[in-house]
Amino acid sequence: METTVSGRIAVTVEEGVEQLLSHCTKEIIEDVPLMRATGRVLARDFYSIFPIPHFRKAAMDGYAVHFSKIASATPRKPVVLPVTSELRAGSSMLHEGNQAAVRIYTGAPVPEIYDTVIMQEAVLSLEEEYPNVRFPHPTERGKHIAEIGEDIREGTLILDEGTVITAKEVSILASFGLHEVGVYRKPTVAIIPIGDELQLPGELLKPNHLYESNGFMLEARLKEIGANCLRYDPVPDHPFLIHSAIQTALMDADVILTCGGVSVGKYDYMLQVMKEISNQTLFTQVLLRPGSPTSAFVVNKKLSLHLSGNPSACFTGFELFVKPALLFKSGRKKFRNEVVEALLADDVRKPCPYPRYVRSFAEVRNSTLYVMPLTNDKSGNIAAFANTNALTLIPSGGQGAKKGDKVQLFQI
Ligand SMILES: Nc1nc2c(c(=O)[nH]1)N[C@H]1C(S)=C(S)[C@@H](COP(=O)(O)OP(=O)(O)OC[C@H]3O[C@@H](n4cnc5c(N)ncnc54)[C@H](O)[C@@H]3O)O[C@H]1N2
Ligand code: MOO
Repeated sequence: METTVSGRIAVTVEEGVEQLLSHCTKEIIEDVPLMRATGRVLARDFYSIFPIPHFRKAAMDGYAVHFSKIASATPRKPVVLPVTSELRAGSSMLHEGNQAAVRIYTGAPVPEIYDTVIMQEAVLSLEEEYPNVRFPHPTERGKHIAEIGEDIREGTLILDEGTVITAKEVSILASFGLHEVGVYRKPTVAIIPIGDELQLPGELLKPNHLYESNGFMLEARLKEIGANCLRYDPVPDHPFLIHSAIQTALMDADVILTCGGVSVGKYDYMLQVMKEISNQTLFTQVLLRPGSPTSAFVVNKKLSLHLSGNPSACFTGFELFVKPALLFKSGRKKFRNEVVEALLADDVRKPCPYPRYVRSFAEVRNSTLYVMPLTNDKSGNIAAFANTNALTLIPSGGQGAKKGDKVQLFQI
């Protein structure tokens, strides 16, 4: 961390992320119905409360036998057994012990006296020979029976706390008959766009104004990562109005997120206001492009994060700082951006004294990950968003980067 000539407190991306994480607390736990838990984060380790399957189960439609009874079977000398009763899924168990074989269907309970299920395709069961069935192959002892606990033993750790619940996890939880599950509460984030020039959709654009887009982008991204969002109408560049919007948001939200008005211009009031409101300044500049004015404060134990107004800087600031902090707060065990290596598919000619994250398109070709830096990637431009699926890190200094260089990226 260093203080720049402008009096701003500068950090690297890594330092900034660690600072935010160290000021984040996980949300409280709430119980929700299983079908409302999709996308939520499991708040407790889940141990199996009984074995699965919890009874011996047929895995095929066929015949349950004791292997010793058919071990000698050959196609020339099949074993013939009478079959007079059947077991189907959900059946109550037969009285055990007296029948050599029983007709059985997938999912049915298998009585203890049988150790093997022969698929119906492997026998000859002719109407005229009823109730006799011919077994021409011995097959294998134990075949086609799912034993108790074969899938999951009782008391096994199946799902870790911090796992995001998707259809796969729902399958496991539902199999244990759970109708409610403990998840972390979703954090609520207030989004406050700042700027005299910003207008809402549906409004007639005044001269030299533009439609507010960052707030909508941030709201969409918050929904994608599983946070609640309170998006405010744009607040004009006026310290009193900004102050009052943040005070209101602090009553309603767990995290404050603003965009715009955070740079060094005369009408950029964010830092001035936050110095009045906050208890602690974390950083007010990041050694990074785009998004160098990204700033963070703590107010009454809540994080207040301030992103640049330029759309690309706003997006990059969200991905690098806000997302990991919110994922951590939401209880997720995987909260950091997962960096992978790729080959640069074109030159990036722009030299930069700071690490630069460029919007880019990554794809696998011939088993190798390539990443194409998108052209026209100025911080204020939006066209590149149409094709972006990754942010690629171009290291600081030098002449940018060359086609074929190994670079790091994370997917978005
Ligand atoms: N003399 C200097 N000027 C600037 C510097 C600097 O170091 N010295 N930094 C530049 C950099 S880098 C950035 S990034 C911007 C950031 O400025 P702000 O974060 O204060 O953002 P604004 O000035 O309010 O807006 C920038 C740009 O983005 C448009 N904008 C703002 N909010 C929205 C929104 N919600 N939706 C769509 N577009 C938005 C705004 O109209 C501006 O065009 O400062 C540089 N200046
Ligand atoms: O840091 Mo600014 O974000 O270049 O656009």
